[in-house]
Amino acid sequence: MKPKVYIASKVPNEVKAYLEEHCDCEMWQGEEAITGAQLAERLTEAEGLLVSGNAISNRLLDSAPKLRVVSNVSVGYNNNDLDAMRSRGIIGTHTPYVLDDTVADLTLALMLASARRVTELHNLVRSGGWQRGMGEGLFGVDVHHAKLGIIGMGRIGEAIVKRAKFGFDMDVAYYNRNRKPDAEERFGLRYLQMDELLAQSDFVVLMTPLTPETKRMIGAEQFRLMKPGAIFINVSRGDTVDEAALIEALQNGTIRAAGLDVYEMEPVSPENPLLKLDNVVTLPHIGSATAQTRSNMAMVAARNLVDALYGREPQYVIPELKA
Ligand SMILES: NC(=O)c1ccc[n+]([C@@H]2O[C@H](COP(=O)([O-])OP(=O)(O)OC[C@H]3O[C@@H](n4cnc5c(N)ncnc54)[C@H](O)[C@@H]3O)[C@@H](O)[C@H]2O)c1
Ligand SMILES: O=C(O)[C@H](O)CO
Repeated sequence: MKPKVYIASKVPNEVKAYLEEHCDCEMWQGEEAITGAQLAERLTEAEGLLVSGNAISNRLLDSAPKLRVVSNVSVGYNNNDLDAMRSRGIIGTHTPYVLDDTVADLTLALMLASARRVTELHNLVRSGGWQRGMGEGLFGVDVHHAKLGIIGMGRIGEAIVKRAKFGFDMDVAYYNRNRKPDAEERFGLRYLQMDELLAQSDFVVLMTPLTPETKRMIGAEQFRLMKPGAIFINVSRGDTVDEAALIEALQNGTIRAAGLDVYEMEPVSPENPLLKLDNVVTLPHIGSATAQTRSNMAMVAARNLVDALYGREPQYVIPELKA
């Protein structure tokens, strides 16, 4: 008998076909993303779950007595209750590497858009505001040859470095909880303590996972340490930043601008002051969202799921859950 699996997000046809070959599948058909309550109702018989973004909480697992594997279609797994999974012997997997270049591309897009005021100027042209030549008031700042500081030098951090160093001749420094001598040598990177990195960088990019240690690691004190002309980019998770402090720093000119893909509350509320500031570029958590990369991620997640259900070691077990 094939193991029963619930597929909680839409997957491409070839991924569905692969899963159906190996598993007895049920799939979420709704247009909107599945809610936690809807997911809980569908897990009573499931041995495997393929999921994108939903919280895997102790409460959800209580309604899934037969669950053996949770396969996340994402690299981040901060929304998985790892203790609850561990205590039930549930295998958890994720999708590293396959999205690195796509997320790095988007990070550069946010850097360029914030520095060259792309969305602000786009809106100005669209609303008929381009009357004569453009005055200095609309000039941006250079990305090329600027100083970039990356907090969290992991897989995606390195992909950002390649673009910044070799495409834009940027001077790149990083802060990480442990030094990366290999990356320092390959890319000519400078390692700085966080306060020093904040004080020296024209662009600060946050690229750590969300953990108890990184929660709100950037707040009022860190924004004060940044240069007044600094541009802050967050593609990690919204909760790594104190959003109220970010809003204040942007409103009172403590920093120049921000480019954001992630927020404390997602979807972000239309009332959030960040959406009303000209010096903020906002995206809806789409770092990895190209058709090709999302399809590749779904296939990696499907293989992780099938391997785990059939007793083989999946390629990408969540590190904290490894035996
Ligand atoms: N916006 C998006 O769509 C999107 C897409 C992909 C990943 N992400 C986020 O980016 C994160 C990073 O992804 P990755 O694949 O590069 O992960 P990774 O594990 O390869 O790299 C993370 C790095 O952060 C460092 N780090 C961890 N805790 C730290 C701390 N307290 N202080 C300093 N450094 C610390 C780690 O040592 C590691 O080098 C993911 O966990 C996810 O939250 C967001
Ligand atoms: O962690 C990830 O892979 C992205 O944020 C998509 O959820």
